[in-house]
Amino acid sequence: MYRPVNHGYIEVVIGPMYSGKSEELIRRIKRAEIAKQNIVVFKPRIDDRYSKEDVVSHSGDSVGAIPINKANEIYNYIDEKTQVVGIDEVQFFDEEIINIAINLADKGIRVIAAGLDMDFKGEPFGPTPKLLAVAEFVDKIQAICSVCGQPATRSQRLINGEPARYDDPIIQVGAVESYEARCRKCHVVYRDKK
Ligand SMILES: Nc1ncnc2c1ncn2[C@@H]1O[C@H](COP(=O)(O)OP(=O)(O)OP(=O)(O)O)[C@@H](O)[C@H]1O
Ligand SMILES: Cc1cn([C@H]2C[C@H](O)[C@@H](CO)O2)c(=O)[nH]c1=O
Ligand SMILES: [Zn+2]
Repeated sequence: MYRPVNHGYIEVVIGPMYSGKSEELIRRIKRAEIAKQNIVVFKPRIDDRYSKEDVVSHSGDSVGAIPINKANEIYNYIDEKTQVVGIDEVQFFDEEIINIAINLADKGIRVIAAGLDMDFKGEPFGPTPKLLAVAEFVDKIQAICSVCGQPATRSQRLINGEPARYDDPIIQVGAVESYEARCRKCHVVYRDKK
């Protein structure tokens, strides 16, 4: 992939749960470490599934990360030496994350964001869609459908083993106990009233 040198830009990695977004973010950060770049990685404090202070993939890889509550806190950790900013679980941040990513890229920083493009209903999730629009590079990756084995583009929320309902809250932190990767055909959301 073409990457301009010494210019800021935004890279986004999207896909459903288990598609390898955190693995890909970690891979890019580790390569930037090899290149002796000055790096800071952030994650929303809400996501403490595996660790409070690291980005951890479902397969166990990790890199150190700063947990923050609001997108604006990113500025507290950036200085003129910062070259690479990683952001995991970007869907959980407020809309301000879009302006911040633009601003950092304008300053010459490489911004790498990873997150869910769709929520459990298959609808665009938080700030991710707008971030895609302003990014230079977008990688949409797939998981494996847990029902049929085809490439999975969606995250299936299960409540006591049953598909979640359309009016469920959008934010519910979890992993294998409550989410599966599924393809369009196998993804189910109950839309009828309770
Ligand atoms: N259904 C699945 N399809 C593909 N990989 C899976 C699946 N279930 C578990 N995995 C494991 O998950 C790893 C990817 O985990 P990773 O944490 O990078 O995903 P992610 O897209 O960041 O997920 P999340 O959105 O939940 O943070 C794979 O390498 C594989 O070991
Ligand atoms: C699909 C989906 C995931 N999540 C959470 C589960 C995980 O903690 C995180 C994805 O890695 O997002 C939601 O909060 N809502 C959703 O609709
Ligand atoms: Zn399927």
